[in-house]
Amino acid sequence: TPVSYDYVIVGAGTSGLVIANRLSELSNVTVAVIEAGDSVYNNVNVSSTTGYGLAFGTEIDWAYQTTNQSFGGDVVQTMRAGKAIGGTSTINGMAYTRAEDIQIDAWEALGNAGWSWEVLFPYYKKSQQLQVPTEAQAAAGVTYDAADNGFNGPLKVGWNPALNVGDVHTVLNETYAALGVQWNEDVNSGRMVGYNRYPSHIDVALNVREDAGRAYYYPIANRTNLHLYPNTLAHRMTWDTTAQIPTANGVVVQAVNSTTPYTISANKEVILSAGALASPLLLELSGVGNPAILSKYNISTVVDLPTVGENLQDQTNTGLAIDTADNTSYSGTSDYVAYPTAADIFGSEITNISATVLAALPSYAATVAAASGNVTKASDLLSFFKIQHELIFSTTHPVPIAEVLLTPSGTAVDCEYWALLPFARGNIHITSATPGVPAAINPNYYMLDWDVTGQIQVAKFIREIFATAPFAGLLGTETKPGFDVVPQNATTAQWQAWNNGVYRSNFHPVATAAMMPKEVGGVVDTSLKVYGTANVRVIDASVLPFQVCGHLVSTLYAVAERAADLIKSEM
Ligand SMILES: Cc1cc2nc3c(=O)[nH]c(=O)nc-3n(C[C@H](O)[C@H](O)[C@H](O)COP(=O)(O)OP(=O)(O)OC[C@H]3O[C@@H](n4cnc5c(N)ncnc54)[C@H](O)[C@@H]3O)c2cc1C
Repeated sequence: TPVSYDYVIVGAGTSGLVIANRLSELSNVTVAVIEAGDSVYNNVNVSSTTGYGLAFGTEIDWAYQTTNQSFGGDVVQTMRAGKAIGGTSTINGMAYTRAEDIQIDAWEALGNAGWSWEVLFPYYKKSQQLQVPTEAQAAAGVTYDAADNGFNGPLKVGWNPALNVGDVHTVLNETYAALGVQWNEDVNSGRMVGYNRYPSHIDVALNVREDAGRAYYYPIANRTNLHLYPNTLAHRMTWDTTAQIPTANGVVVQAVNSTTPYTISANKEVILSAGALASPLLLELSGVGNPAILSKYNISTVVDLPTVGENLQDQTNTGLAIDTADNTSYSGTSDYVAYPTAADIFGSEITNISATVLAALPSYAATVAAASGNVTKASDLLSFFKIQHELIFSTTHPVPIAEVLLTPSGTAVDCEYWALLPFARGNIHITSATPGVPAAINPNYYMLDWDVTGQIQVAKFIREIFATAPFAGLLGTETKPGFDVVPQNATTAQWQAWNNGVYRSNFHPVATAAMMPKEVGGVVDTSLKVYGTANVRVIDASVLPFQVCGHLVSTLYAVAERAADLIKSEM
């Protein structure tokens, strides 16, 4: 029997389930959600609140592979993403940190009217239900500002019951202050710089991960106007051939246990929420993209939009480790985060570095444009890069430039870190007209000097943290990389050689269907509608035009909440 709904959403992930929930609040609207994965409600690799990584490599991890990273050590990297009801929020690190206010304002400066911090801030709060810290956690340094948090939204946010409540926090706080990184009362206020004990997306009472399924889907799963198709792969959109402007009227899908594709019809809109590494591919498989790529696979062009899949921005993640002094052992989750500025980590070199990077921007733009076959324009990239340079090097209000996570665990302290704002941009494209065939994903890690310098300078800064009192008193010998591998006075080349062998994707891909004016290479407009189509939207990490300094889900929930209101306002 033919099936049809008003709105067909592809991807029951972080963003898609927000849209499904908010649209199906209207009882006269019918909604379908197509999801390749299954329910993970009872999967302990998901629900465990101390089990980060348990789901990696299992059937709920897409484990996408990049192309060979020729600037980044000639290696292939794995880009993880969740394949389940709840999407990547079911396998991620659960960190809940937002963005710097001025970097959301930069979306508006780019030409996206109506997308500013002031507009998005209420949507962060709308999605959030803060569970306040326990007395013991408050005594161990956890703070928050009630004015910056939501208390009535679907998404439970709070501090892990296993949080380390010992005195490491006090020691770290003094150490960071000695390095100029001050305590930040609430990292989610739009001002991220400083040291903080960040919250997670977690159901504190049940002590389970609060993923998008638990927050936005299971509580309303019995709505009769909402139908979720699990274990079902979306292949492509279908088009109304009688319409003047390309109008999607359905999605071809196939259940995993079947060999027969069928079509789920859309009366009003198709919404792609398959993630930054899947939504652009669905556009291409449906004939929306670069004709030069589509024709290679005999896909007829429905909308000529060459920047589909371009502008891919990710970060890279590296780790240092050091033994504790006297084999002292630590337990519990840590959630000690520092967001230093460029001035914090470059010290007296800051003015030189700022000038050097500024002077290099035209060549960065030319390099990135050339790597896309000039589909993205060097002049447009240069204007984006100037905005990014100003965010990083502003002398009055800089954004943070790195995330530093210290985790005392057993008799070691692990320290994961990543530079937040590389300039490199890559792309993702189909390699076949057959749905499900792996794509060519190229983030171009370490393509530009700044991307290398930034990552290495954070490592040097972490060595300073290790060497600064009072934290230094808790520590023994550095084991990763260790001074035998990377000496104290190592050159950039020595650091880079080590880094190339140990780095990974930071799993924060964005911008592959960026919200920007069409003239500068945007794929969606400010209502997240795909240019040249009447009724196709992309609502997921693909649309963020710039990387943000926080982890992604809080911002994605906020963007999806606002997008749902925009769709409703057009009904
Ligand atoms: C290991 C890891 C750790 C992370 N840690 C954090 C963290 O601590 N905090 C944080 O905020 N962010 C973190 N992130 C990032 C964050 O989780 C993601 O950016 C975010 O969840 C992406 O949301 P989305 O809506 O764009 O897509 P997703 O949540 O990935 O949803 C996409 C959905 O679409 C489905 N899908 C894809 N293709 C198809 C198809 N063809 N047919 C049908 N369904 C399809 C997928 O199965 C998936 O369910 C992490 C990411 C990873 C991978």
